[in-house]
Formats: sequence, structure tokens, C-alpha cells
Amino acid sequence: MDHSMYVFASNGVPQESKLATYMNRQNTSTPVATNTITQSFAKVTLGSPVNSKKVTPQSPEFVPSARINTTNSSASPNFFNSFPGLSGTTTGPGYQRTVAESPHSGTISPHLTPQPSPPLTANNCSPIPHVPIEKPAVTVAAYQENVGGTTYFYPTSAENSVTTNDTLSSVNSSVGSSYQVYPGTPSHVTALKSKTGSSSFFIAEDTRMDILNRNALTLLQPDPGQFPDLPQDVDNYHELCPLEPIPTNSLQKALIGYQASMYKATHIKTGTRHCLRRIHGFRLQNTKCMTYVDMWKKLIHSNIVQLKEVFTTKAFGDNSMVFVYDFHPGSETLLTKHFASDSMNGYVDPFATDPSAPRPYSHHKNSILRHQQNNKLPEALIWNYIIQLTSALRIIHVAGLACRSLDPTKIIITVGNRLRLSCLGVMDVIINDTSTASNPVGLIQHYQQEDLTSLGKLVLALACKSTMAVQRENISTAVEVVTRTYTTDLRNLIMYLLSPQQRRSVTDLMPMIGARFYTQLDSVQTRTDVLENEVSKEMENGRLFRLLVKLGSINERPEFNMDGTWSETGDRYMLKLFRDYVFHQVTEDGRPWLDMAHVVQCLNKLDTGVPEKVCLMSRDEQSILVVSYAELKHCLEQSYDEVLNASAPTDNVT
Ligand SMILES: Nc1ncnc2c1ncn2[C@@H]1O[C@H](COP(=O)(O)OP(=O)(O)OP(=O)(O)O)[C@@H](O)[C@H]1O
Repeated sequence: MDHSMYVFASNGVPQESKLATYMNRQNTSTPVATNTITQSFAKVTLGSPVNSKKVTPQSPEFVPSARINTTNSSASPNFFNSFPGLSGTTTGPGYQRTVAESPHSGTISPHLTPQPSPPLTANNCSPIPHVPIEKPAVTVAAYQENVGGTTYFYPTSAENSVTTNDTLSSVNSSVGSSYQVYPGTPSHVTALKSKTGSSSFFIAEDTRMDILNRNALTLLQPDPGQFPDLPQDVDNYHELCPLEPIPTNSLQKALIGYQASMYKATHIKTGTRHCLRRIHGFRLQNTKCMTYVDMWKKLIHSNIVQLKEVFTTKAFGDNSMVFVYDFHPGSETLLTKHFASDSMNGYVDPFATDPSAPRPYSHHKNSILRHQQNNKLPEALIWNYIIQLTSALRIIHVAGLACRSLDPTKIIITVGNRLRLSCLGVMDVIINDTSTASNPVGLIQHYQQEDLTSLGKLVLALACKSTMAVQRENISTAVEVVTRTYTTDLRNLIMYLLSPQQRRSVTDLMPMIGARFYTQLDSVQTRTDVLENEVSKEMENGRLFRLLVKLGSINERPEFNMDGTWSETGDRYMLKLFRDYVFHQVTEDGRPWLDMAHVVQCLNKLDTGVPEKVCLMSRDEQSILVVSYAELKHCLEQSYDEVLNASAPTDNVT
């Protein structure tokens, strides 16, 4: 390398070099500091790398004959680890060096020399950074010294001198809190995960797909050409999107006895999506029923679609009553899920056989049994549903309310077999008898009993996989089919619910469910464990993302406060070189060196601000900066704050 090409400033830094620019901006104070780096440092022979992978810098001028010794667990060289005589306690955690002349046969820049990938454990954890045991430095003001033609730059802050006591206290305080890293899948989740597929640092594929699907459905907008009659706004809601074909025939009545339609809509002020159940052509006669609406609005439960508000509107061109609920994307009704007609999934309802067919009843019964056995739902699933539905009913009845719409069309199901009652409060408003009755409590108790009968019918229908099974003429056959196919417990539960003589209660069902509660609890908690692990991965990813946002907002910013060189100078210059170090390293033959573990480890160290050093080389290869992650973190925070503060709108001064 021909050094005569460069003009050296008094501090030994080539004036054209980026470091000179950096130093001009940065080194405003006259540093006075002691250090223990002496002449001998320049003569230190660098140890051989642990890495056996041979990579060389892009520029042959800087090909070292020996390389900085790196620790096994670190991608970036730690000078003080490599040279015991240069312990961080006496020299401070960071310095910068400009190579004016190679004092020894060569030195190395990690910018140009990919290091071995940080080790991963078998447990899929993030690369573990070097645990910091020193106080992170927070200064970059530099002191310089020319040693045999090489200028070294050291930080000057008193904070950089770390005493043994400091170190120990930092060790203590660092335990469990000094750095963040994904520790890998917990062993209790590993066993579960092996059933579901390989683990990764990102969210599991099935969960990802579920969430993507739900997000897409939440954002779905209808083609205005297809729904020209949709109003723009309905009360506080807009962006209406029908969830089912809008009934056109006035004879097409929903379960509630009126024409009804469902829409997804966005709240104008909050932007949240809701589900609007519109009852067509309905005029509210008196407002007493609103007491029930208020009671429903207060009911929150994981198996209930919460009622948010009720209003009347003429936005649809008629007098409509609208019930606003939470929106649960990707819902389907229990009817479509389990009782779909053969046009949907080839399923033929065995109870729907033409009664006029010349077939003996016994033959018919056997064919029902055969059919049911081929299509039957697993008993565990039926109990799962029973537990969820009784759980919702219990809270409703305890609140002094009745569901009054426990029907397969009014129970929605989402991923993971989660059931929710979806039409609560409607009956209390539409059939306004509870508020006008002389004994509303007695009436509610009557409806609660009806809820239990409806539950019995629903379970029977599920067990026979047919809604026809609950028709009066089919019930005895259906119960017989259940007796032959499922456990006595299930049969007893159905019989209890369908027996009109006694006064029944949801709590009486609990002993029948028995230990199945524990099975359900176990599966819910297991799922929570798995999802919590997904969250912990995404928490780490989110943290790194925020860090990248900060870096990205600073790196290569073309202009800041009228300063076109802002991102190339001062603190930002170090961050730019760090970015190169993290992302732009190349192999010996010039190929991009991509190593996710290296990237994650570097970012984790930056986020934590560990005192470990990293060598950064300028793009013109004229300077090497050796800085600690602590300093880089400080630079990042300071520079980002500058950008953030400048982004705030300034008041017009008149
Ligand atoms: N809260 C909700 N969030 C998201 N989708 C819902 C919600 N409630 C219902 N749905 C969906 O809206 C659609 C229509 O529901 P609805 O209750 O009207 O069922 P239905 O079978 O059309 O009953 P009916 O014949 O009585 O109108 C169904 O696909 C259902 O999954």
C-alpha cells in the first residue's frame, strides 16, 4: 500500500479518509487520559483465529498474515479478550485506530473477515452474546496517540475506567438482565412442538397462516359494483361488507322470525371492525327492553360474542334495528361446520330419508346407525363443545339472562374449535315480552329452562350428525344411536337435558362432565404454552425490528437539518460502518457472506450495549474503528433521538 498517496493530518489520520471527517466532527474536546496501550501493542502478534473457514478481505492491502483471535462464542473480536495485557479495566472499553502503517504484518477488520457463525444450541436459541461484565460506556470523545506511525484513538470519559468493584457489581446486576436473547424453545414445549413440526425463530407456520387469513378477512372490502345498495355509513359505522347473501325475498326469515343480514363494518372513530346484525323492517315499540341490552353489554366471556350497542337506522332504506357485536374473522356457524348439506361436502343426512320410502323402520334405523358410525364426531370434541357451551350458559344464567338462541346457526366456531354464542340480546328486543311481562324473572327462568332443552337437542344433533335427529319422531331412534355409539355419560347428559319434568340447572351438568374438565383445562393450558413460546420469539423479533428501524432511519439519510453529510459523519459514521459489518461482509472470493446468527448476535449486542469491542473498517479501507457495542448503542440512541426530535412538527412562529 502506498501511503504517500495520503495526506496525513497532525493526528495521523489521512485527511481524505472517512475517519478524518468523523474525528473532525467528533473530537471537539481536548482529551486528557491515561491508557496502558503502549508501543508494545503495535508489536503484539495476533493469534490465529478459531475459525477454520478461510476468508480474506476484499482488498489485498489489508490481508493479515495473522488474525485477531476470536472467542468461540463471539462473532466479533474482543481485543481485550485477545490481549490480556489490555484489559478493559485499565484501557476503557473502546478506542479507534487509524492504520497509517501496518505495525505488524497485518491486522484484520471483521468488516472484511466473516467470523464463524455464533453457536446455536440444539434447542434453537439465538446466538448468545458475550455476557457483559463491565459498565457500558456512554461516550465516544476520543484521545489519540501515535505509536510507530499508527494512531490510536481512545475514549476519554471517566466512566470508562471500571474498577474491580464496579465490575463485580455489574456482574451481579447483569445476572438475568444485562442482555436480551431468545433462549430457545422451552423443553416442555419442545415435546409438543415435535408433534407439530420443526421449530424456528419465527412464528409457527400454521399459526402464521391462521393469523394471515384472519387479517385478510378483517380487511376484506366488497366490490361496490356487486353491492350497489350498501349504504356508505350506518350510524357510527362505515365500510360495510356483507357476511352472507342479503335476503331479497320477504318470506326468507331468519331464526328470529324477521329478515336479517350480517355485515362486517368499521367504527368511524376507533377504526375497529365490528359485526352488525341487521333486523330488516323492525320498529321498536318501547324502550324497556334496553335494560336487557345494557345487561348483555356488560357480559364478557370467552364463549360469548359480546354485544356492543343497539340502534335503529333508516340508512338501509327501511326501519332497521342493528345489533353491534365483536367481529370474529373466519367464523363459521356450527350448522355449516357439522351439518352441511351434501351439496357442500357430500354428507347425506341419514334422518332425512324419505319417510314414504318402502323400507321397514328397523332397516331405516340400522342404516342411520351405520351412517352415523361412519361420520360420527369424536366424543372428546362433543364434550369440548359441551364444556364451552355450558360455560357460556352458566355465566348468562347467573347474570339473570337467557340465551334464547342456542341454535347451530347462532353458534360460531373459529380456529381451535372455539365456540361463541353469536346472537345474544336479539330475542329480548325482538320478542319484547321479558320487559313487558308481569313476572319477568319467572319468564327468564322459563327461557333458561328452554336454553337447557336447546342444549340437549344440540348435543343430540351433534352426536347423530343430523339436525333432523331432534325432530319429535326421530328422537327415540337418535337416543338409541347415541347409546350404541357413545358413552353412557353422554347419553345421560342428553336425557337429563331433554327431560321436561324436572327443573334443570347448568351446574347440575358439572358432575356429568366430571374429569373431562381437567382434560379441557390441560389442552387449553398446553395451547397457551405453545402460543406463549411463539410470542416470546416474536417479542425478540419485534425488539430487533425496532432496532433495525432506528438504524434504517439513520443510515444513508441523504440530508438532515440542511446537512448533506449528516449520516456520513460523527456518530452516524460509526453506525454506517457497523451496518456494513453486520450485513455486508463478503467471503474470500467476494461472495456475500450471509449468516443470520451473526446478524442476530450483533444486533442483540447492540441493543444491550455490551462493552465488547467490534472492529469496523471504512469502505475506503483507510481506517479501522474499534468501538464497543455500548458506544454504538449510545450513538444509535443519540442519532435516532435527533431524527425523532426533528420529525416533530414545529409551531409556526409569527
Ligand atoms: N360475530 C361474528 N363475527 C364474524 N362473523 C360472524 C359473527 N356472527 C356471525 N358471523 C357469520 O355471519 C354469517 C351469518 O350469520 P347468521 O347468524 O346470520 O347465520 P345464518 O346461518 O345466516 O342464520 P339465519 O339463517 O338465522 O340468518 C355466518 O357465516 C357467521 O359465521
